[in-house]
Amino acid sequence: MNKSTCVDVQRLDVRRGKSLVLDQVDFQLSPGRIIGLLGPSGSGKSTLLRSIVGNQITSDGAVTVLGKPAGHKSLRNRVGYMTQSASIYEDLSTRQNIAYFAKILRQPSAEVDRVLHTTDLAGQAGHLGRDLSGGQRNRVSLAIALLGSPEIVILDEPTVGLDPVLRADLWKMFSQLAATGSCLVVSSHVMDEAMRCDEILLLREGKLLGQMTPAALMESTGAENPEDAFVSLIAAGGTKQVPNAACARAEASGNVRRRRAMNRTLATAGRVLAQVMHDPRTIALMLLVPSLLIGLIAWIFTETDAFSRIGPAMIALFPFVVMFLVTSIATLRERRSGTLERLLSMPMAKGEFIFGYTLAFTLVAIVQTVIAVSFAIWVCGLHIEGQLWLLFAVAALDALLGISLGLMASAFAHTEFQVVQFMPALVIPQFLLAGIILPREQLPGALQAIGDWLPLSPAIDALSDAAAGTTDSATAINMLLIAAWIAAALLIGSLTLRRRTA
Ligand SMILES: Nc1ncnc2c1ncn2[C@@H]1O[C@H](COP(=O)(O)OP(=O)(O)OP(=O)(O)O)[C@@H](O)[C@H]1O
Repeated sequence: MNKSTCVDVQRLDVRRGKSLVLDQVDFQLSPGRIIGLLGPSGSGKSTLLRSIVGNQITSDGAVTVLGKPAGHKSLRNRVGYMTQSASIYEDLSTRQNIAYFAKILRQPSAEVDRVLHTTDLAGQAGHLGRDLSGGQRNRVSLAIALLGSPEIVILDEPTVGLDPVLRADLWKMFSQLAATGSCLVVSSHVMDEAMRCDEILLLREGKLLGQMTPAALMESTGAENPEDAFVSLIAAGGTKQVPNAACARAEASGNVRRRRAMNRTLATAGRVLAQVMHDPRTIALMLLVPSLLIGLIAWIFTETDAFSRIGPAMIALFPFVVMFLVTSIATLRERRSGTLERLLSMPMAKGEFIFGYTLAFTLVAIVQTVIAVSFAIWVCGLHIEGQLWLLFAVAALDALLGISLGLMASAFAHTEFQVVQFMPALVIPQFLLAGIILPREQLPGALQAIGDWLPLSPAIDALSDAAAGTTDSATAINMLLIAAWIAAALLIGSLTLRRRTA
């Protein structure tokens, strides 16, 4: 790769499903320039941009960015990426969205103010994502991509839905960024925008038709306006010309890396909690529903002493189910909204993401556990012989089990609807076989064996022991089993996060 090349794409093939979406695409880009990526809808522009960011599984060829393979760890804070759909959190304000990504990129709060101003969003800083217009959401997404003035800025249709004045302002800002040495690759459908670029890449049906300056495009087609030039070049099948200019930055190590990882994990936990705080219904679901259900069960069994037997199992079941549902839907939403793709193109490890989520929901689960257990004991009259602190500890561990299984389950669902479908498949067998309606020893042999290996079984056993004051080495083993299920689920959840998609 030439020293003055910052993006080098060599004979790139990308297959998506059965189609060859990029076919032997070959070009080099220089720093300090704005590159317009043009082509009809479906020609492969987004796929090419994702290949440069390193989020796209490629079939053949090579993409080298700033001297490293695309997607390399060291590139994650050197490449800014704005996806085609606005990848922002709907339940966070504009400022909270930008500030969260700024923390991941270790940018100061002054940088948050700078990009808010640049994208003309200062007036909407306090508005929630879901209350913004389409164009404003795109601008929040653009503001995030501009954080830290990255050396390579990949923008997938950044000016869609913007008025002409703001569009002109943004192009001025793109030029200023390019003047500092950044290389901007901007896909667009708007031809007069293409004329503001230093170079144009023209794609059609996955093939690169040409790389040229806007002036060369006009000259080679003899067209009177850019729109006609584009149509005429597409019709002619293209020609290839080339133009060109240098880049660098350093890495960190040891304790510094660990501290940064901790900061990103805490920033993620803080962000998830901020999202929860904007959603009173979710707070009510998580904190109150388990207690209400425990109260209902106690009421049903008022005339018998059955509640004293199944009460601990209910403390295991309801918080587990609620935490499973909320966590799986929250993480699935993250996967589907594009924010996960954006985060994983930044210096964010998969484990940091998973632990950030786990930490936030664990804090919620602890509050939920305290409410549910207190309600069961002091309102519903659940009689406790054992130590209270142990009961709280096992109940919290059980809620954490629901969280970790929810994180894992979200990897195997494509929609919220599918997550909800997991519920009966996952919860009803546990309700039937984990010793809630009948002690497991009284189940037929094969069912007992299955019941013994369900994740909820050790939680129910340990909670029953803690409530009855009959804790022994079996209780400790059950707590270890819960911890093992949690670790396995978090590991699987983390392994299923993919930086690259097909
Ligand atoms: N997951 C997928 N499986 C199979 N084919 C896909 C998948 N995603 C996209 N494609 C196909 O890949 C081709 C290129 O898509 P891409 O999104 O890169 O085009 P584009 O030029 O960005 O389009 P637009 O301008 O409409 O956004 C399209 O023909 C599309 O149908």
